[in-house]
Amino acid sequence: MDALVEKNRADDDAPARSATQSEGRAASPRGAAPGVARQKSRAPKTRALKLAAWLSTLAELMWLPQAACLAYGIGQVAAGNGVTAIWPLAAAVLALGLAKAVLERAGNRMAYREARKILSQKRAVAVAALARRSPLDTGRAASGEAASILAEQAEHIVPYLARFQTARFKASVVPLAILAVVVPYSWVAALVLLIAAPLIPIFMALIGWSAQSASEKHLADMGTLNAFLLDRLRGLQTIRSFDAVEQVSRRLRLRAENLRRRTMAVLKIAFLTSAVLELFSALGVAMAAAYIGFHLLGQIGFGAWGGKLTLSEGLFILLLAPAFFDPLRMLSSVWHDRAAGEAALSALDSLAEDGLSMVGGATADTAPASARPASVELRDLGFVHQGSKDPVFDGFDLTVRPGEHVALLGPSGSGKSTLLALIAGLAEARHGRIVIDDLTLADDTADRLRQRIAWIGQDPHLFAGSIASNIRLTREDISRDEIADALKLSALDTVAEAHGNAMIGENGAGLSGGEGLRLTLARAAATRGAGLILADEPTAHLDHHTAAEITEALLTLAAGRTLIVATHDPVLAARMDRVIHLAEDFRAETFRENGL
Ligand SMILES: Nc1ncnc2c1ncn2[C@@H]1O[C@H](COP(=O)(O)OP(=O)(O)OP(=O)(O)O)[C@@H](O)[C@H]1O
Repeated sequence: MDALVEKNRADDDAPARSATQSEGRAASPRGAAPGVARQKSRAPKTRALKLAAWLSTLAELMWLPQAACLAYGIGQVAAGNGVTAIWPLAAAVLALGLAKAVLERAGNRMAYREARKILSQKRAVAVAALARRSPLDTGRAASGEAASILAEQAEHIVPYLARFQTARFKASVVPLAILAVVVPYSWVAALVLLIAAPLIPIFMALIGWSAQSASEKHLADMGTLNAFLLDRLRGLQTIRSFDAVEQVSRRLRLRAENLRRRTMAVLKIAFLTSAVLELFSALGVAMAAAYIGFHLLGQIGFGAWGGKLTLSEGLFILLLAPAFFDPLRMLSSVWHDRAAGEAALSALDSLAEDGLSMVGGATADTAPASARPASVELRDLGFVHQGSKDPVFDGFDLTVRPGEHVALLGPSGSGKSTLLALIAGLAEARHGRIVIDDLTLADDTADRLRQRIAWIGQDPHLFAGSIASNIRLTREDISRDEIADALKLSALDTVAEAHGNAMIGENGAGLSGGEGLRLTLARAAATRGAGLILADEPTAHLDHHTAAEITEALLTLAAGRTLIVATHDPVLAARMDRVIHLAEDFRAETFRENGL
């Protein structure tokens, strides 16, 4: 298929949509504004991520023997054993430090690589799902929102998987290991740590709930602001011409202010979490230090299983106390990663959900298509738009012979564009069959059949770039000669020559409306093997002279090919072999065929 239509969709209900998303409700297919409904997603737990968490935890546990060596060494020095006695201990501390660094680095590398791999896979799935979504699907995410989720928000998944998951694992292993080491020396010191520790997860859980919802609201707002901005930038001309710049700026300011408030709310929670954690861990360490100090001074005699701690033992416990809280503090510092990561995962997974799908679209079938004219047969076709009760077609039949040129005429809303979209497989018919060249349109044939189709949409998108790149549309196999032929056929060669290598702007800025249309004709002309041309109102909004030129170019392009054109233009319709009138109530019974 040559090019697909991308219609700008109004985003006026975006604030409502944002609220809906934040509350986790699905946007209804019609009536409600489209958008990404975020549902809770589970973090993937792969073997590599688990191994990475183990490596980082082992690195953290290296502190235990390091602390033992340090405490014992200081005990030796205090006992007057001289510096020579501590050399082996210093070497052990150094070696353990090196092992710790190596393990930490290996764990981090593995975790980040795996997290990026998972992110890439999830992105690929979401992009593939987006590509499968029908252009008729009103529930599709707005372009700006989808771009924001895919490019920006999705990045939050990496720190969530790489840092948060590892930190959580460390926090569940390291404090227990330290506790197990401290208990045999002093049950009081262990008890102090044990009492201080649960306060941290309790407060974190309390804060975490609000962090999660604040983060989801923040990401949802970011997405809708992007969607709003992109939509309004595309429609800047219209906004200017209706003198609505001030109103739109006001709404933009309002949304930006909302986003600022949400960002501040997330930051407030992040700072609050850190402050609470620092407070409790400082209290825990201070209590353990006070006990050890008074115990060594002989002021507190109990707590060491009936004995008395030596200086080395006391120091060992003192060195371990901050390490007991360290994993919990680390967990708190990445706590907001969890909220942002889970929200991003949900958004990405929601983007990957199926909506109204195109037929096929999963494979890139590159088998060369033959250029002979295609036959089209529609049997008992039925279609109802998403969210609508009235069928657009019900029991619709049509046969188009190879090489025949057919016009679809009918009042606005009678289903002309829908019929073309169904033939192109851009949406799946509810019932009936579409047969092109004796091949029934289905998931496994659609991609092959679309190579036989050239699409000239009602609102074709022209990309910023050269005229040639707009014709080529990344189809690198199209040669320069073929582009030159396509330009000639669509009578765009002199314009292209005048432009040289100059770029055309977004949405065809720099070209007139008629030239833009000719460019889309050239795209179709460059589509090798297109035996069927589907054109949706190619002469709409053009003056008589340009419309006549486009009609001629279309007829030249369609020579030796089958053409189905939806139009309100009686002049264009009169040039076709046959005119099909689609009646107002869309039913097959009222459908008439008029031979001209
Ligand atoms: N994506 C969509 N989702 C829901 N309903 C839709 C969608 N697109 C079109 N419709 C509805 O389906 C009916 C047929 O629309 P369609 O665009 O096919 O008509 P048309 O004959 O091409 O109109 P026009 O001549 O104005 O282009 C209309 O009632 C329209 O409101």
